Amino acid sequence: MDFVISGDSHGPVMIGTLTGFPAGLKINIEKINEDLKRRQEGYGRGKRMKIENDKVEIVSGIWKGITTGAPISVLIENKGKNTEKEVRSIPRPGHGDYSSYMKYKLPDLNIYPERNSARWTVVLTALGNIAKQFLNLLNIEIEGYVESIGKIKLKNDILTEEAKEYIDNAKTNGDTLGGSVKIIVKNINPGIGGYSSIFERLDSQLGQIIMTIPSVKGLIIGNNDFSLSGREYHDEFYYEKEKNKIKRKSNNAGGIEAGFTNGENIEITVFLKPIPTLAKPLNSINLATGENTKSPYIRSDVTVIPASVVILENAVALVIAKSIINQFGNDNVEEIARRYNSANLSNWNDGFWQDHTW
Ligand SMILES: Cc1cc2nc3c(=O)[nH]c(=O)nc-3n(C[C@H](O)[C@H](O)[C@H](O)COP(=O)(O)O)c2cc1C
Ligand SMILES: C=C(O[C@@H]1CC(C(=O)O)=C[C@@H](OP(=O)(O)O)[C@H]1O)C(=O)O
Repeated sequence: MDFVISGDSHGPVMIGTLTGFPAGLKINIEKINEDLKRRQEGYGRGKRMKIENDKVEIVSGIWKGITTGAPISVLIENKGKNTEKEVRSIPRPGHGDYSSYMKYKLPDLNIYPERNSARWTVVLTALGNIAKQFLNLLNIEIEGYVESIGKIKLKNDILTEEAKEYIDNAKTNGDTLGGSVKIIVKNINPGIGGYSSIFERLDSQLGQIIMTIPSVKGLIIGNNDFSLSGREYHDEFYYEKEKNKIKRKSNNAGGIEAGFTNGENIEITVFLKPIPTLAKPLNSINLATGENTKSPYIRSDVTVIPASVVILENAVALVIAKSIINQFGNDNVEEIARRYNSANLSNWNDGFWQDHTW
């Protein structure tokens, strides 16, 4: 399974295609649109999100709403389309204006945000939601929370009044905010991932997709308190006889050991920098004249931490679904579910070990 996303931020449409996705999944379009709405309405977003009305159209790969195994293409309209803009030569610090210009050398900085803009994450969310619906069929659930916004720490997904005020204050001050988000994958079997190629490691794949999201600067899987000793950190095994299950008392590993799931929840903390475009601009340079000047203010979000929860949940779903599909086949969802469920060695000590001598 793989995917490609295209579309310019202010072009007519955003497009994505998912290939190698199994047949037989009944796609609930409303569920995709719910997540597009959550992404659009995240607290702290700017004027562009008031213009858009993100709704997905699936234009290939389904028959009567059910996936057929063919490439699935999705389309989302841009309402904030391009209007004529004056050539821009002053880059915004923190955005991709300058760094992209230094590679592509087209002398108008309006060109680069068309791709650097996080607009394409609307497609990532839509494709990821198809993957999420597939995972739900296997009883795997993915949810996310805001952990922090600027200096405010949150205990769960509820954006407190204090946090909202903090965001409003940043807006009034012409400033922006970053923060961190927690993503949790629940009820996943152990043994998903791989080591045949180093890039099969589930942590490596999660890292790659998460790092593609604009303004993400890092992630940690599991407990980030590395002041703990090995005795304190590692999750000791015990055997729960009544349920015939191997269990752990803690989950500091965050559900992944050696690039495979270990049967505990996958717990990922993702860190995002503050949004680069400030209403009270930073210092910059006019690349056309060499003059020191102020960075331009372009309509912008104040923070995308709440919105990024939705993007990240769905991005993570794509990786987990890909790993499961690679491991258990890519033809039919029911067949994959059967293989996935029977591979779960909850009956690990039913004589299997004794029957296999090497
Ligand atoms: C959902 C979302 C919306 C964003 N909105 C804005 C925005 O309105 N203004 C802005 O300057 N940056 C915004 N960003 C961040 C920039 O796209 C990002 O910082 C820039 O492309 C540079 O990439 P980097 O931060 O990954 O280095 C947004 C990011 C996300 C995930
Ligand atoms: C359009 C989206 O996010 C955009 C991401 C973005 C950026 O610079 O990354 C800049 C803003 O767009 P504009 O420059 O048109 O105001 C955001 O609204 C979206 O998330 O759908």
